[in-house]
Amino acid sequence: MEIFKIEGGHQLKGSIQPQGAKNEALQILCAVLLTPELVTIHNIPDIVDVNKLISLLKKLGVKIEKQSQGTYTFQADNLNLKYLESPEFKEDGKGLRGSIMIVGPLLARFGKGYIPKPGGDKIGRRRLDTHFEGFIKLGAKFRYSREDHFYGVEADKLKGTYMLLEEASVTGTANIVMAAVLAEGQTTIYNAACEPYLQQLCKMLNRMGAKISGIGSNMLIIDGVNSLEGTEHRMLPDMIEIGSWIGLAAMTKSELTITNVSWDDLGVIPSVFRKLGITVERQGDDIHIPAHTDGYEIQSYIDGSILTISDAPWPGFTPDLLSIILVVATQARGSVLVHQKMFESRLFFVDKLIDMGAKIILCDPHRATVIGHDFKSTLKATTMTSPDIRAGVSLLIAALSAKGTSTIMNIEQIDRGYENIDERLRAIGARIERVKA
Ligand SMILES: CC(=O)N[C@H]1[C@@H](OP(=O)(O)OP(=O)(O)OC[C@H]2O[C@@H](n3ccc(=O)[nH]c3=O)[C@H](O)[C@@H]2O)O[C@H](CO)[C@@H](O)[C@@H]1O
Ligand SMILES: C=C(OP(=O)(O)O)C(=O)O
Repeated sequence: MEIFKIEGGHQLKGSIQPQGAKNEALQILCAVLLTPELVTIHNIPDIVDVNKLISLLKKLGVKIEKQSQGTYTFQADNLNLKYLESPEFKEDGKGLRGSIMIVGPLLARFGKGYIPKPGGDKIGRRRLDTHFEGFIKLGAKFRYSREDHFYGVEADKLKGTYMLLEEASVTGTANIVMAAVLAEGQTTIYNAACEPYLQQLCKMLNRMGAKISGIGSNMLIIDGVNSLEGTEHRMLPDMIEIGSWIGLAAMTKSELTITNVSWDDLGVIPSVFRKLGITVERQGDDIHIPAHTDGYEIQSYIDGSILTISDAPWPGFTPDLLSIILVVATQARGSVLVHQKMFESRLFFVDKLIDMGAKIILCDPHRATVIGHDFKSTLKATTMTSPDIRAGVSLLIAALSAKGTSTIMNIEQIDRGYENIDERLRAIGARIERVKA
């Protein structure tokens, strides 16, 4: 087991380049299963979840070659579908949330797709109904074994249809789109998720010969085609990492430049941080955060009432950044209510921040009120365990701002989604060491 030792209380300085997007990579890697031709992908982040999915694809028979850092070629021309029925697959498939998205492409191209209940963060119930209801609508037969939590869909042929999704599920929409591109006739997906990573997936599929319109909206119209070709694709920078670095800069009063952020794909992220009083400057395609020497002040609503920051499906604020908002608010001037609407177990990590001296009231599993210290009192260093990926990074940010040396256990959670985080943070002056426990 590895742990992070962090000596907090030091200002950072410099620039940091965000990695390729984790959640985009998980969709795009599954899409290589849709064609027997060569697919080249650039800017793939070197993180645990992505590497697990690459290893799963390899076992499935995809030929994979690393061309350079972040660039790989994939060719799914001779798959070993027997692997899907092996005990090994039942273990591998559980390892991450993103593995669920192999089901749509496999169903569309080979008439069957299986998956054990996928892993990912333990942040509340994470149902898969939207995925399978979509496949059933396209004509697939569904089976589920309660004993080993194993899902399966099979179909001789998929037929396009109209569907109104019960929820704008991100991985659900990606999965159904990847099935529908090879279905016979037209599929309409209403209440589709439309975040930039889904837009990227749809654009890539169109370059492969798919016919998807409505990209970026919540209604996708897909005219099925018989086969898809190879293509080349480049991943966007990871917007959750970008938000994490904005929070890190403010909380450690550091001047930081986050480079090549693809501003136009950040949606409301910069303005939500601005509501906490953080100066987020646009410099070309970079974000510049000046040192907040005098702290930052949370805005209130026009009528003077206390600000609420909550999540919503895109173009609303992503739930994956609420844990970062929460930790950054602990040192702001003023108060804010953080309302995590999507996930019901994602706020429990506030106990650790309270131990460190933060003023937070957990109102219920979805809502926490934060009363900022305005740096009049710093957080105290402590030993903590990282319960999920974003709470893990929030605790890391807290530790970097705290006085003294903190220890973070269970850092595999952080490595799941942040590439080489200790080395990259050391490069901007952080005192963080990875040590074997
Ligand atoms: C691998 C991957 O891409 N993971 C992301 C993906 O997960 P994932 O695709 O698993 O998340 P979903 O979009 O399916 O749903 C997330 C949760 O929110 C609920 N829900 C969803 C939509 C909605 O309109 N209302 C609602 O309450 C769902 O019931 C579920 O409990 O999207 C989530 C929501 O942005 C992100 O947190 C995850 O990082
Ligand atoms: C919840 C997340 O990831 P996953 O869906 O892979 O668990 C996340 O990236 O914040």
